[in-house]
Amino acid sequence: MTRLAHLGLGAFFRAHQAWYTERANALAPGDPAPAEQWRYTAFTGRSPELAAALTAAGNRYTLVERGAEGDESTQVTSIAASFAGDDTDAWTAAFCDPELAVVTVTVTEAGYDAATSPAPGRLLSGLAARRAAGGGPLALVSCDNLAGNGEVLHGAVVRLAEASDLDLARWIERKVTFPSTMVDRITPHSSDPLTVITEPFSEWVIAGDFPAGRPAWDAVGARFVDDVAPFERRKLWLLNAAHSTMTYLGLLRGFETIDQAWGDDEIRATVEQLWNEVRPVLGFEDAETDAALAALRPRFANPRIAHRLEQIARQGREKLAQRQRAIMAARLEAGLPAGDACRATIEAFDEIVKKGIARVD
Ligand SMILES: NC(=O)c1ccc[n+]([C@@H]2O[C@H](COP(=O)([O-])OP(=O)(O)OC[C@H]3O[C@@H](n4cnc5c(N)ncnc54)[C@H](O)[C@@H]3O)[C@@H](O)[C@H]2O)c1
Ligand SMILES: O=P(O)(O)OC[C@@H](O)[C@@H](O)[C@H](O)[C@H](O)CO
Repeated sequence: MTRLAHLGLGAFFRAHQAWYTERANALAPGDPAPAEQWRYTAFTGRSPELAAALTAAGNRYTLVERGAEGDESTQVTSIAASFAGDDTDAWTAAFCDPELAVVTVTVTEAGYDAATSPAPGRLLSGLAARRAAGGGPLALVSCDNLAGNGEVLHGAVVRLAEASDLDLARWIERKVTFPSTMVDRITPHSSDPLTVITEPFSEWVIAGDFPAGRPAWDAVGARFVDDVAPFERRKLWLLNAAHSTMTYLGLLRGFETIDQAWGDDEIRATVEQLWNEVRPVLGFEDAETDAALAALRPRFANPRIAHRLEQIARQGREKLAQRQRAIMAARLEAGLPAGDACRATIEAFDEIVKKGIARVD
């Protein structure tokens, strides 16, 4: 089997974690692949289609890095096997494999609520099987856009274990780590299962232990830090909050993509105002914030990436809680007014819901 597993096989996992792993493997090339290479067993959240299409193609796919000027394509081979999320036998086998060292997770913001999402229960069943098989330690790594995503994942899994099997909960506390991560790479949904379009920019910041080892992600650009919280806040409040502002204001004006919304003078001014509202509560020096914003503007302007507002609009309530509402709370706590751009975004969201302009669930 493989030393890596992933839950939530989708576009982003293939543009990010699988791509970092591909490049880490390339540091130790060879044919046949040397044993030190790391490969994934990947599971979709639910549906079988993507797993079936990838399996039929030998689990190889093309990653297209789409810059404003042109494309660069890579064949990614770091996925060894793909399965539908409800393939219990394959899931149990992956977790019982003594070689398994890391499980990465991208199940969206809503995927951590055990009342509505199968993900926490599925992870718990995998861990239960691993324990029963006498398996060793493991890192469970959330790569979703959530503040404190490692703690959120830890809480979701351990609470569920405590409700059913206290011994299992204790085993998890001893054996399983939950690193936190900040992940960044704008990756629109793709209709072609064997081609993923993404932007050239990519960032991965990780804090936490990997008790059974990990790929050399740090050798290919991932940063390992003691505390990921400031990086998460910077990304969620500058990039993702701006995405929400452009999405809800843009949908009301009939735009379809981020670059169209960014091209609108009024929307761009609201985003710049949002960033002014974020700045005093971000905890970064002005020069660092300026550098982050200078990198962001051309990413939003990229006319070739076609990042659809409809995609970003989904799960809007959960996203606004992490973005505009969190910024407003931080401002109020700092004795500042809540912020007009944050408020305008929430009002636009409410209007979209009222008029049924886009799906936000
Ligand atoms: N796309 C990006 O630009 C990007 C960038 C950074 C982080 N992310 C994070 O990655 C997540 C996935 O993005 P994507 O572009 O791969 O989306 P995607 O729709 O291509 O894939 C999402 C995967 O999550 C599964 N899933 C969805 N809801 C679930 C639930 N409630 N429980 C369990 N599984 C569920 C789906 O079945 C699918 O396998 C985002 O929600 C975000 O948190 C995405
Ligand atoms: O992926 P989501 O659904 O959490 O949010 C939509 C976008 O804001 C997001 O995908 C960004 O493109 C991404 O976070 C950039 O790294």
